[in-house]
Amino acid sequence: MPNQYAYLGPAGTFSEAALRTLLPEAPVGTMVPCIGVDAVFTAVREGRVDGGVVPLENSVEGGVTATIAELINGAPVMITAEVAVPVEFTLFAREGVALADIKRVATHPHALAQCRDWLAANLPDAETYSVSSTAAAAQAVAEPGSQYDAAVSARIGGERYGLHAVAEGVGDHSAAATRFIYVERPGPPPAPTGADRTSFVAFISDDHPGALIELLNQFAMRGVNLTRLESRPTGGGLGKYCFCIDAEGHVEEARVGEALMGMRRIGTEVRFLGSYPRADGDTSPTPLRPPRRTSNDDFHEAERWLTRIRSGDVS
Ligand SMILES: O=C(O)C(=O)Cc1ccccc1
Repeated sequence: MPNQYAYLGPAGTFSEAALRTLLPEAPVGTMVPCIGVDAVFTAVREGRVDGGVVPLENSVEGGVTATIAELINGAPVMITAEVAVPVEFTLFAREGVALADIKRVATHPHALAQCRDWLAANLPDAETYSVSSTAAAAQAVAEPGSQYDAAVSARIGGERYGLHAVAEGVGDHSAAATRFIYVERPGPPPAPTGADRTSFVAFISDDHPGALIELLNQFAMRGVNLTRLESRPTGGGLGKYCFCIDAEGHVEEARVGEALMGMRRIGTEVRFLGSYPRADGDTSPTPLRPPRRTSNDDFHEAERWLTRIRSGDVS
């Protein structure tokens, strides 16, 4: 059987577009729509697919709660790829329905958050409804006797379900982009490319003043730049938070590996989520101020020096 890839469906979502960008050569019939982020994770964990694509964060709305909850609390998976997709929203309705007729609009919560101003200005009396994806909204609008008058979705979503575009470009932020991740069952991470990202969740078990600074310092002192830091409740009670962190670099790199070890040594519990190529492919080093000796070569040189003095070579 050819490889199978899950995505947040039904057909016509931004997640499908992300999967097609990641795997442009995937044969027809290998992409499996799953209704709900949780269903994508379940398909991956149960081995029904090789991997799956889900949205992780948006440049306007931030983290996608359902995805983050799975990464924190669900059975372990690993991120092996990412892709950033520009998102453009269209308002779709059944043929013959005009803007003035629209009273009930369905879409994904992240789409709603990014079209709020447009909807308030153009459909001030319409009620909005959150559904599992933008394409699920389009599909529901297309059903005879639908409870919704319109859907905010991707162009491919509305067209797929035979709807007509009432208004295009209904997003409030023209440069909005969403970052999607490809998750697989745990295994060795893809080889370093020189432009990678490492994701993990940190749980501070011994809470004390400065605990988060100590954690962050493991990265700062080794010159590792962080690209995302999000605190999320662990589910273990009020005030119990964990930290979802993305860092530049690969676990195979000395400075990233040492920062992860450093966290462990200070008593932070770490759920490693993977090292994978960065979608932007940016290899330019993050400027360090003040300049520090934190390149990978510097780490290896220091390691060789330690080995030498341990062996008595102090020449
Ligand atoms: O619902 C979709 O199409 C998705 O893939 C999730 C989503 C929703 C809004 C913006 C980006 C991704």
